[in-house]
Amino acid sequence: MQFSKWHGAGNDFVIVNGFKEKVAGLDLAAAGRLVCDRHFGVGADGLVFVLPSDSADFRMQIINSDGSEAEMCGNATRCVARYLYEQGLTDKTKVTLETLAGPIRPELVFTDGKVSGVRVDMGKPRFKRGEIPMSGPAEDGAVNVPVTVDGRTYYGIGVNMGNPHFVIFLDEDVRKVELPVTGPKIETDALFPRKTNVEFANVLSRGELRMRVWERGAGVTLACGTGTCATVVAGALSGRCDRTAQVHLDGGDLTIEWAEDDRVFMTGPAVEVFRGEFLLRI
Ligand SMILES: N[C@H](CCC[C@H](N)C(=O)O)C(=O)O
Repeated sequence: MQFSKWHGAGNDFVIVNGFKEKVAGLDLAAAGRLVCDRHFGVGADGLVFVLPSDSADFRMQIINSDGSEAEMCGNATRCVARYLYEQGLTDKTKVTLETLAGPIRPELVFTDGKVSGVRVDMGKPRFKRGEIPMSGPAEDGAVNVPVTVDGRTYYGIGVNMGNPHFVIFLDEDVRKVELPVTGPKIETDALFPRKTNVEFANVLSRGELRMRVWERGAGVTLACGTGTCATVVAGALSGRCDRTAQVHLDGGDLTIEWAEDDRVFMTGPAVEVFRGEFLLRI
């Protein structure tokens, strides 16, 4: 199976051209686990298929490294937009991608005639427990919800950006949070019927945050696009930061704008690292 290896701020993906490779009938969960394994496979946070679509320019299917399928992935969206253009699958610099979270619209950003990044219309955030989803009354919001892990209670804000997020703002430096210990316990807490991505954030100023993430189905990643959007939205919602902010992640920076029409825009890098052929035996 031919593939191309990309990353968006260090969140890395194996991208497969579903127009060329035989995807139908493939055990996607098994393929995701094998291809994403950093010893027995290529190594990645996710396996992403680009496929035909009846409702959009292309369909983007995202398989986490644990084999689960995600509704949406922000960093992969930027990589797919650039991949499509540079592989000649489209001559459009702005495309619509069909995802399980609905249509997503990335647009290439050019500087001096070269692609310098990608800006994505990530759609509107959802705050009701029934939409995140979180347990409790479906119409209720989820702000300052307590979750206790190993005797310590964290207070988080639930936000859906196509996928579920639980954003926890801390005063202490989030680089000290033991993500592999705390992350999975919150990810799988009974509060979250479809589990959740977990973000720990510091507010450095009204326009600058730091965030680290434990991703649902992928573990610690160096960046999470939807999680970064959720973090700025949660920060603005709770009065901690402005609606436009730069976010420092372990793998790089993303810029988020929660526009007045409620749509969230994310701008950041997309980098192709290598191409190869995977001998898929499943
Ligand atoms: N693991 C996530 C999907 C990938 C999200 C992240 N990589 C992004 O850039 O948005 C989930 O299961 O919701």
